Amino acid sequence: MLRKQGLKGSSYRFLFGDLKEMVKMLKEAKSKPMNLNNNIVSRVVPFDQKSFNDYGKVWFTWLGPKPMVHITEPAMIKEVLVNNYQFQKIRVGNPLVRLLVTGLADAETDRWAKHRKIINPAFHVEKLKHMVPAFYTCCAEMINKWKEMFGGEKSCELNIWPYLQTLTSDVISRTAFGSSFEEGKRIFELQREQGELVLEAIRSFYIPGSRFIPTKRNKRMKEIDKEVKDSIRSIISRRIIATKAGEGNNEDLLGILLDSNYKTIKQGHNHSGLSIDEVIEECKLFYLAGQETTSSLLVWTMVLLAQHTNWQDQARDEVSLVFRGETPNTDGLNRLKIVNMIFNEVFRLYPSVVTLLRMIHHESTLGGITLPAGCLLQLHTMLVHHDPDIWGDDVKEFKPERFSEGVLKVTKGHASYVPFGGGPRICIGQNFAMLEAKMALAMILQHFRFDLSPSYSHAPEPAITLQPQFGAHLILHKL
Ligand code: HEM
Repeated sequence: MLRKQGLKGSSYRFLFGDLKEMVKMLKEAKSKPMNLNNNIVSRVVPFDQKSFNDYGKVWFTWLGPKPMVHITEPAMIKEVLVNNYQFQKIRVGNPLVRLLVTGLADAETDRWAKHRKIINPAFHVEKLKHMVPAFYTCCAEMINKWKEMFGGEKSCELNIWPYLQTLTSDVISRTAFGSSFEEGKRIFELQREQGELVLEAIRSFYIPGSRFIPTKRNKRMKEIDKEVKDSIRSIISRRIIATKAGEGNNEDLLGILLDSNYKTIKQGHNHSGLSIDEVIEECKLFYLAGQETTSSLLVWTMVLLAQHTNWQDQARDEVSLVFRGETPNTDGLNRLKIVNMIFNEVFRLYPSVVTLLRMIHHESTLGGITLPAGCLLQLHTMLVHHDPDIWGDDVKEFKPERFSEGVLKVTKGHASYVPFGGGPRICIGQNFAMLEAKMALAMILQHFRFDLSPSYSHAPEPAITLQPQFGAHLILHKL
């Protein structure tokens, strides 16, 4: 039984047991168009400003037998994120989804701590420097493709979304597997196909045990899983042999991970390192966690800069000043202040990950409310980032100047801005992603000016990440 303990104000609404109210709420959430930046979208998305106003800062729904607490209160969000052993990630039960999500993101307590410790060195700022040339190569390839589309004209209309997805996918393949880039690319193409098949399977009518029926889809999913694992295993074996012969390149994610694992095992604790199967799972996770998230950031940045060309000009001026037409380098990228403010504001309006999910295994208190074991928690990043009580009446406007003195100055340490999550499970790849995104934007600004095309239709859709449902059609002008 849930108890309400000492909560003030009307912002806490309990919908427990009130089926009528709950059905009404779900129906409304499904039928209201989303209104962000005053652009009405044509397809329904439940993460809208209206539902925030309607339902207060904390509310409850039932999904099947388990209650779900929806949270948009920064203090409670912080409590959940900081206490990661108490409020745990929801372990993926569905064996189909487990084909995709495993590794660090799906580990808990001691297993998570061990994996995180071994993987951490791969994302150290010092190591990231070595990955910047790979970022550059992939961005240059994309920009050359864009230039080819002009066919002698000065301007060209383009849906940039698929190009940005290919960019971030190539970046992960190169940085994860270095010299085995082409094999890495094939692995990630297979992972993408697997993702589509898993989504398709989840969306179709579920019959228990049906994954064992040898349908065309099930067979393909098995084949992909085997091919991906075999390929990564073969890259790892070759890498281990090369390292023993003193020839290995240990500057890519896989190399650093193997090195860190080897050192941990050498320190001698039983079961202290990762098995080869676990290393394989982490490699698969890099792709899943780092690809769509970064392309989502880049696509919303380009859309917003196409709408707010004064900020596009300011960002381009800064890039010109720092790099003077030369290839962007790590030091310069770290000095881009306006670009950083722009990314922060893009994340506020369109966070790549719109909600974070957690669950509790034992009765727990949160913000003075006692919650039963098995309770699910949904932390609504998108709604917190759009709360006028936190951000002011201009909350829907694109105003990068909010971040002119950094994130901490705006949030004052509250969990009111959490694009990368927070607490011990904060995104391990955030520095990697920001460096990659800065390289991409700096190079795009060096080569093009861009506006929104009249055929652009604004429809942010929360799939796994926040994606432009109808793509992102821009008009590019050569500089
Ligand atoms: C713009 C880009 C990115 C965004 C917005 C983002 C966002 C996030 C968020 C919100 C979480 C926390 C999820 C939760 O608490 O439930 C997370 C975790 C994680 N991210 Fe990222 N991410 C990005 C890029 C990357 C990249 C490039 C990588 C790796 C190559 C990566 C790897 C991971 C991993 C492994 C975790 C799990 C960490 C753990 O549980 O300890 N992410 N990310």
